[in-house]
Amino acid sequence: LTNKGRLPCKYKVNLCDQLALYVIVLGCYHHHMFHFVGKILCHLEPCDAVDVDQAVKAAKLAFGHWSKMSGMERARIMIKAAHIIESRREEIAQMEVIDNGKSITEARLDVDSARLCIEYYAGLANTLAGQHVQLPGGSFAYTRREPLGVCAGIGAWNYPFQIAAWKSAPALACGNSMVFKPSPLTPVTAVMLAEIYAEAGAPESLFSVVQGGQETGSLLCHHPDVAKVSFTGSVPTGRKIMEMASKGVKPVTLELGGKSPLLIFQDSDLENAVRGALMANFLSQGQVCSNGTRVFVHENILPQFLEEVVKRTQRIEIGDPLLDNTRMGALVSQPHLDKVLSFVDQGATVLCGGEPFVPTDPKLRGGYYMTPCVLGECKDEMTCVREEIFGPVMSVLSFETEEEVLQRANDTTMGLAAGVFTRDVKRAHRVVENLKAGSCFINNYNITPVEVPFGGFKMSGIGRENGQVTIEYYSQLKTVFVEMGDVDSLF
Ligand SMILES: NC(=O)C1=CN([C@@H]2O[C@H](COP(=O)(O)OP(=O)(O)OC[C@H]3O[C@@H](n4cnc5c(N)ncnc54)[C@H](O)[C@@H]3O)[C@@H](O)[C@H]2O)C=CC1
Repeated sequence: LTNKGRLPCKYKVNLCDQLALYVIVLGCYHHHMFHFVGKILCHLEPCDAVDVDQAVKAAKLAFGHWSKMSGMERARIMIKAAHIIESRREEIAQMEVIDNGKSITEARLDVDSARLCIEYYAGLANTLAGQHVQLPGGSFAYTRREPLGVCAGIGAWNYPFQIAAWKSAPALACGNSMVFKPSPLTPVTAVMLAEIYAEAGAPESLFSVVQGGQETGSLLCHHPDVAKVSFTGSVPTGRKIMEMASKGVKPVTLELGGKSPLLIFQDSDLENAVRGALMANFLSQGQVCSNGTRVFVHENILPQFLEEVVKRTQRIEIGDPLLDNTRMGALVSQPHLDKVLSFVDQGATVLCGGEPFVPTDPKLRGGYYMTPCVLGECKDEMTCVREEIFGPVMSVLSFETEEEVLQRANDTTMGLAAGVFTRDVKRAHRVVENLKAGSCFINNYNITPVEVPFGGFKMSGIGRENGQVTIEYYSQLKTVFVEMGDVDSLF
């Protein structure tokens, strides 16, 4: 704790030591060595101005070495990091469960996504190239794709390890270094990622972690040596990040919230539509930015859909997130659980769930559990339909026509994701063309392969993560003019 998790290569601890040292809020579970849950176990000291400055300076030094290495050399280290993640998969996943409260099954998939992202960008690291342009008289110009410098990453608590990887992988592939600040609610696994990069042979402090909340985050955004800020979190904080970055005219990537629509047409394969709706709402206890929480179902299939969705929602196994058969763990904190529960009784019909859940296992009783909820007879103007709940609460609305549902689906200030279920291929493409959202799914929902860009329209964000295009958000273009003749001076 004394080094505040800032220089992760300086210490080595085993899993149990880490549990003792770093876990702050156990929303979900206690390991055999603890006897309470939902209890603050220890506090991490937030990094202050001196610490942040030191971290940025160290990252600047690392940038000097890293940016001069060839893409091939960078790729080799990143691939090594991916291998280490693979070999420590279970350990990282368990730590993520303890840190965040999500089920171990999901945590394993998050670790896989992090690894795949690092592998993917390792593959792109040596493809960065420019253009050669011929000019009159044998002169020419060329472009170079160069890194930005020290990038700041600021993460949310819902996918702590995965967010740290999704931000660092493209940043490092382009030759940048990164100082990352995880959410103070989930401070642990980003530190493990820093250890892993160091172990893989990255220059010291190429990826380092500063701990703390908004003060530390704002110190990072304002630091003159930070070239770019990549943020995942809520819209109000995203707006502040952009404001702070604007002082230094720094580019930002913002992955913000959503209130995404899922459209289920009469001709859908109902079984898949139901599965899609569950995937759109209940991953990570519903704490997912891209969740399709406004489920519009054609009126003719509404009764069958509701019957099936409610039945399966009631069957979701809630409880000890470290057990393989658990599908829903604990929410991230008591205030967040209270906030989510407050959305339940706001006029819609509660078809199932929406109540605090007390596991039978006495050692889990202090955790922040709730039963997943389906709300029926929702209306467009209801609070549960308008605001991001960020919990396991699905709002179901009925519709009649394609035109009507499109208009209603787009009637939001957000535009992160959207989905459509239909067997009609023309309708599917026509509908996605008209949906105002950055990530659209046809006949599926909430899959995030790292090969494709992910990000939002409207107030859901700026820039993209994943996919080839993200290289552009972590690099800049330099144009070089080369004169082969004499200077044609006007003076
Ligand atoms: N769409 C998404 O992916 C997410 C949405 N949320 C939503 O946001 C709500 C609040 O959750 P929070 O974790 O408090 O989200 P937040 O957006 O306030 O925090 C996200 C990150 O930004 C940092 N931060 C906060 N204020 C900052 C500032 N002024 N300058 C620099 N960094 C700052 C936080 O420490 C954290 O690391 C949730 O209840 C949920 O509705 C939260 C997490 C992710």
